[in-house]
Amino acid sequence: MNKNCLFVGIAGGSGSGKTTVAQNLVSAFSPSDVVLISQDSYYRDNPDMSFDERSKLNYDHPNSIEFELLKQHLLDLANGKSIKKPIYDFTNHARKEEYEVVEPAKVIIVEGILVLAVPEIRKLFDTKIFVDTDADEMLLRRIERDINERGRTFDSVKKQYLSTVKPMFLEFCDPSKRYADVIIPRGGQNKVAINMVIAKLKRFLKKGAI
Ligand SMILES: Nc1ncnc2c1ncn2[C@@H]1O[C@H](COP(=O)(O)OP(=O)(O)O)[C@@H](O)[C@H]1O
Ligand SMILES: O=c1ccn([C@@H]2O[C@H](COP(=O)(O)O)[C@@H](O)[C@H]2O)c(=O)[nH]1
Repeated sequence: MNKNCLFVGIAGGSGSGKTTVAQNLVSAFSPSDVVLISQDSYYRDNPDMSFDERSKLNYDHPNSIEFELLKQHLLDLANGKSIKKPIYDFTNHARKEEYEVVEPAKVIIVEGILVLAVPEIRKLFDTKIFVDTDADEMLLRRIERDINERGRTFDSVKKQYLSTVKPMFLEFCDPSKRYADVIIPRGGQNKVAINMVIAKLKRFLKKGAI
């Protein structure tokens, strides 16, 4: 693999602030230098199921993600090739027909609940970050976001949290914290930690060394 690019993995529970941290990093750079890939784009599609059946699936287990395709896309980007990234619709639990073309860049940030839990993906990263936010705050953020942005009811969020989100977090996501190089407490508002990572990425872009 061409190692002229730097892979940064950002894991953490749902609602921990991974996307916010990743967006803060991206916004400090020119779009041609840094790209952001979300594990969420790679949820498996289940077109043969009804909406009701899809709503009941476990979306927090590693099997729910097409990690083979994510890995292939990361390798393609590292080899200077553009990718056709899937677009996922959380309100329908389904992949959209359209895709987004993503061009290669020197820094590739990958965020998702399981990116440090899956060895095949974890081993690609040069820098591994875990966003560590208290469970009650993650849950409050998730309730608000899922109702406002993902078409859920309070009851559906509560049911899903107790049946899959919490147990899978404890089994897969939280233990992956041990692989992190950097742990960012609280998430998106932690400017000190975010600025330290930005400084590291700027050094890489300037000198080409990690
Ligand atoms: N520090 C924070 N304080 C309050 N709300 C936050 C904070 N960080 C993120 N959020 C909100 O919480 C929700 C989840 O944040 P997000 O960054 O998408 O988390 P994740 O990607 O880990 O699920 C979003 O609606 C976001 O605006
Ligand atoms: O169809 C789906 C797919 C995923 N989810 C939930 O999304 C979160 C992961 O997204 P974050 O942005 O990291 O919060 C995961 O916990 C799944 O439970 C879903 O509800 N429906």
